[in-house]
Amino acid sequence: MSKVRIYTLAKELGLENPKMLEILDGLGVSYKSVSSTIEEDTVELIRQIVDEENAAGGGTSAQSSAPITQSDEAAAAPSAPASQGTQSAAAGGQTATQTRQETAAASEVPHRAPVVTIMGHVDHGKTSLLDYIRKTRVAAKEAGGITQHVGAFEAQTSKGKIVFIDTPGHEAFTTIRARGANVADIAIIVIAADDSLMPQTREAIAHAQAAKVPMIIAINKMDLPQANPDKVKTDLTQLNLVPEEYGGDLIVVPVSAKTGEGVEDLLEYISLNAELEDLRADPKGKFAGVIIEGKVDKQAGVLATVMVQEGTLHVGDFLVVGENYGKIKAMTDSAGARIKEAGPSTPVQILGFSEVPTSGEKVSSAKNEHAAREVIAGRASDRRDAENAQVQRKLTLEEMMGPLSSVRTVNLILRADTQGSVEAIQGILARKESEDVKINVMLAGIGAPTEGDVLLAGTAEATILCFSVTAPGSVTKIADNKGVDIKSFRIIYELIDEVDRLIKGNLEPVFEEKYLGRAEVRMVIKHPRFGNIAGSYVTDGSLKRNAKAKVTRGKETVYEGTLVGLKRIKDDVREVQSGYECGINLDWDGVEVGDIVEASEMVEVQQA
Ligand SMILES: Nc1nc2c(ncn2[C@@H]2O[C@H](COP(=O)(O)OP(=O)(O)OP(=O)(O)O)[C@@H](O)[C@H]2O)c(=O)[nH]1
Repeated sequence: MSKVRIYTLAKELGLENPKMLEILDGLGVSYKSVSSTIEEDTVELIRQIVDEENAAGGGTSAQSSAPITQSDEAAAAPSAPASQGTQSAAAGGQTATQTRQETAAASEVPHRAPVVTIMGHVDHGKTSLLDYIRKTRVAAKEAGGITQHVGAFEAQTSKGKIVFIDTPGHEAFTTIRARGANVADIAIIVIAADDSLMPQTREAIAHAQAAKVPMIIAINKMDLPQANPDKVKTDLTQLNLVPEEYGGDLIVVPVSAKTGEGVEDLLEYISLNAELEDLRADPKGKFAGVIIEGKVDKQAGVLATVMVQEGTLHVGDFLVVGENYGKIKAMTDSAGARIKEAGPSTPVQILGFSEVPTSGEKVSSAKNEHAAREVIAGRASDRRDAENAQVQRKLTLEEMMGPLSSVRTVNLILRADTQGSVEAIQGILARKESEDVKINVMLAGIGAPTEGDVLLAGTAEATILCFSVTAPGSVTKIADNKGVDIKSFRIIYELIDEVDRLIKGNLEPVFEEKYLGRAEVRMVIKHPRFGNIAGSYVTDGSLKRNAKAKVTRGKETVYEGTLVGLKRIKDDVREVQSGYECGINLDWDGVEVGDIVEASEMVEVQQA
């Protein structure tokens, strides 16, 4: 018996998807999304119902009723599932129909177009796919004609508008997220059919998961003879991502950016997903947007691409970004046409800022210049307060340990030299989980950590643990700037010890100075290679090589450093006990007879 997808049947019967879901709810049929399949006997039953209603003039079919308008559509649209998107449309205990009706009553806010980002491994075809969609779906406006790169574009499809973020790769995605903004509603993960899952594919998936953005997999390069989509699907299941045809939630669409095969299906799936997400924004509401891109154009000056998320922008509006503001002098849409206003889910290029804004910065509007200045003054003062508070404030126990009662999650990014090491470490980590602590390995990859890892770690408050690999200097620098910890180990159990520390409470190890012993300098020996050696007598405790050393002369401390060498007679030794003579090398020539050398070491304080 063959199964049929819900949306295919809806299309065939001329029904809108929400109407079809209503019928299914009425029949008590469970489904995950409009792309779920239903049994043939259910299909027959639905056909009969629709025929009967049509015969009775009931108008179930869209063919026999007036075309559905935007607000009707809003009224009948499915409820928003928890941000995972492709999950069940029925919410806790209620039927989807009930939820939809309530949503409709509560919300007059119109739908908005989905914003989509494309991520994937290098050379898997992100740019080609975007180019194909742009070429076939973007109607070049009269003015300008040639579309220019503004960081996003709007594609027209039979199901309405879809906005694509035009900077492929997860850098763009994470830079935006790193500033606390989430601009994408759906992530397309492109995987080449001849190459399957590669390191950056896993990274891209981890980024989408961390952002809780629903994913659609596009298996690209299907035109190639060596294309092996089944391998891609099987490999995905190893990441716990189960394609729909294997009984899971994951939508997988085979495409070719070269021939265009499957691209229509991909666009359709995006629209279906958007419909399930029930994306809405009020064009009459308060304006909110995000910077997609900022640059300086030699002729025009500072240009910023802003994604309108709520409300409407007008030429002449005052905008505030961070601690800067600007007045919109001119606005163009992504096809290069001059526009006077722009509503939700519209990427617009704006002329009017004096400083180049950074991707991911949030944009708000102000009534006039005075109000804009006030907002900025308020922000500057908040920032200064926060900076001061950071210096003065002591962390509370809860801030250090996380909420005391609930389950704590330790987010980790794991990098190792070989797949074997990655698996070995993951195996050990899995056994460390307990009822109170969940270990979330967001990304486990082979090779040195990348800038992308740091951005992901920054937004997810993860620690990057490296085994037998080290971060390049450029990556360490970014990590320092962002306050992300990268820790490298050559011994697995040291790495595991670190995880134990993180489990205990994400606390930095605390060291305290422990007194070891002291010695009196009785003679100073000039050594041809090591400089002055302090011939001494240990009067208390012991001295250890590499210990911290403090030299006092009377009440005054004359030197602080390290006890770099320790000799008994002529032999180098690690430690000399009280009651013995020894030679101390402090790598300092100022030592004098009568000085007291005090040794101490830093020991880690065990924290409860
Ligand atoms: N045969 C075939 N080749 C493709 C397809 N899509 C992309 N390619 C080729 O694959 C190569 C890489 O494509 P890009 O679109 O540059 O890949 P990308 O993922 O954007 O790569 P980066 O920007 O370097 O990360 C190019 O030579 C494309 O022509 C496809 O569907 N079929």
